[in-house]
Amino acid sequence: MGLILHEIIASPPVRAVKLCLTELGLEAEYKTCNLLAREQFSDEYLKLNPQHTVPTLEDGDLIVWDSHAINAYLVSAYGKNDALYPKDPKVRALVDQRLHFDSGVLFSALRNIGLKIFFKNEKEIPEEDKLRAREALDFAEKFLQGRKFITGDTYNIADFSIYTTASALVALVPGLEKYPNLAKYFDLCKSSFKGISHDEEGLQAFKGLVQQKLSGK
Ligand SMILES: N[C@@H](CCC(=O)N[C@@H](CS)C(=O)NCC(=O)O)C(=O)O
Repeated sequence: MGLILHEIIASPPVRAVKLCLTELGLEAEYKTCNLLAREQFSDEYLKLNPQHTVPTLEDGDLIVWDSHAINAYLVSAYGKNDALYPKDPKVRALVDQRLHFDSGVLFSALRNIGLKIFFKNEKEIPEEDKLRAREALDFAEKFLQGRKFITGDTYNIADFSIYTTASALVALVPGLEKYPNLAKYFDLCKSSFKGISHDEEGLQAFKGLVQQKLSGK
């Protein structure tokens, strides 16, 4: 039985998992869970993932959600080597720190705004939410100082998470100041990731939704 990914194209964590799947040369069956139609609250989906989030991965009898956990699993189970999730404890410590930073700080800032715009139909982003987004991006900007990718000279699953979240956050929050390290990083990710063309479709879909929601159309 093959991999099944429950997803919606515009979701940054879904994009992170798809980048990883492509990098590993893995195929998956994609099942769309339309969040705007609240399909994540269907009995069927809640049985699979009571936390009602996408992405959720099924691999035989394993059901796992959270993009960071999914990507760590995919590399451990299917990677030909550990490049995308290094086993060396000191290198992994840095990758894990960045993954937790994405979960707890960067994506958290994005989700906080996303919930208001996409599900509560708010048209303005509160100043305090913008400040939280700026603080999170400031941290990412600092992590990139003197580094090509988020932990060093090569990319790994932490880059799939940080790139997808940060690119969405910058698209969501208007009027952010320029982040020179992040701008260079975005270009480098775009020219490095194997799955970037599909990823770009996801980012454009996200941008389209943001425009639609903020303009009230
Ligand atoms: N930490 C989770 C976050 C997943 C998440 O919040 N996904 C959003 C879409 S981007 C979602 O499913 N929202 C629907 C909901 O929470 O009901 C991950 O990395 O997978």
